[in-house]
Amino acid sequence: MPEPTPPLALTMGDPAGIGPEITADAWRAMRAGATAFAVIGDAALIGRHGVNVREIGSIGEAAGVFADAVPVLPVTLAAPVHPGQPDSRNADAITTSIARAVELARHEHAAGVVTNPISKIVLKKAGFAYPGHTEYLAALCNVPGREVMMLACPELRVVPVTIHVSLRRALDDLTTEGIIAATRTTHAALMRDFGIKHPRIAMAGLNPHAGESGTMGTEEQTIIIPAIEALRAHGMDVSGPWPPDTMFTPPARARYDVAMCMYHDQALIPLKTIDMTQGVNTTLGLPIIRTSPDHGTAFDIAGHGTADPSSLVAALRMAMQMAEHRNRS
Ligand SMILES: NC(=O)C1=CN([C@@H]2O[C@H](COP(=O)(O)OP(=O)(O)OC[C@H]3O[C@@H](n4cnc5c(N)ncnc54)[C@H](O)[C@@H]3O)[C@@H](O)[C@H]2O)C=CC1
Ligand SMILES: NCC(=O)COP(=O)(O)O
Repeated sequence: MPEPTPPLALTMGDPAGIGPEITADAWRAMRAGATAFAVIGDAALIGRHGVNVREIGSIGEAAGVFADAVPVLPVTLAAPVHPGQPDSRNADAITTSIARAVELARHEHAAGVVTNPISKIVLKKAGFAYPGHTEYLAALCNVPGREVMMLACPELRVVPVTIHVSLRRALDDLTTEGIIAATRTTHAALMRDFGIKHPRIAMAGLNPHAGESGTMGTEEQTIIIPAIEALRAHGMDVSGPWPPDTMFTPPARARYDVAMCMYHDQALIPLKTIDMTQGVNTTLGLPIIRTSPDHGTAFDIAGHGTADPSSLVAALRMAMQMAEHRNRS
């Protein structure tokens, strides 16, 4: 008999953002289904949103509780929470929640980690040394530098080769080796975690018209095409470099499984424009599964009761599907 899949570990995110309310709504949407999760955070905060909550002593209790209440592994907050008004005194609780979730997944007590949104600037003010979850998770898993960010919705998958850096620095950071490494990690994950047997990879150009044969920039010839050739030599189905302005049209999207993009917004603008509600952010290259909604803390609407939980629900479902693919592979 195969072991039952353990629950997911859901981090608290910034308690002053929309995390608590979308967590409550996600539980309402999922409580009758097969995917259980345990929140690592403050039970009373989630209880404010009209759901039953129950503190548990270990994640092993979560599945038995899930139909009746949101199971919560408690983390103590240092300061009272006012929706929309983040407080860096709670930074330690926020990062502790992430670290505990990773530990649970690394020991296979959790099927994966799903993160609620954090505010990078709130954590940075408290001394947090990482640009975001992606880099922090890689450090917690002892694989710094191997992390790859992929965002996915039913219509599109995108990977930014350079992540949380300024556009100016992204140009300096872009290398043939970096493109090759991110693409290899993505290729492996599409096969292992998404069940795609022969991933079709589309490589974006960097410059207008993908450089127009070197007349509008030379990075395609000096950096991107050598990466494509090396990846093809490893047997991968890689096309491009494609002009970035036309590679996200519906007919173009139908020709690939993932678009490798050269910088953050080249990837995230099309994804979020096409589908902000079903979009999921996932970190590839880790020994554990991690997903997240594609949106941020939305402090402007926190506590208003208008936040859409769809992206968090999609992130929870995707994490469980990835775990099931991984178990079968
Ligand atoms: N995975 C993560 O932890 C992420 C964190 N962030 C952080 O979030 C903070 C705010 O970032 P922004 O650029 O303002 O992006 P944001 O996604 O928080 O908000 C952008 C706009 O979308 C709306 N929105 C976002 N999610 C929504 C939802 N579920 N339902 C309804 N409306 C929603 C917001 O009200 C806002 O008007 C930043 O500090 C950033 O670092 C941003 C993206 C991802
Ligand atoms: N723009 C995506 C984003 O900020 C998510 O970052 P992370 O916290 O998942 O690393």
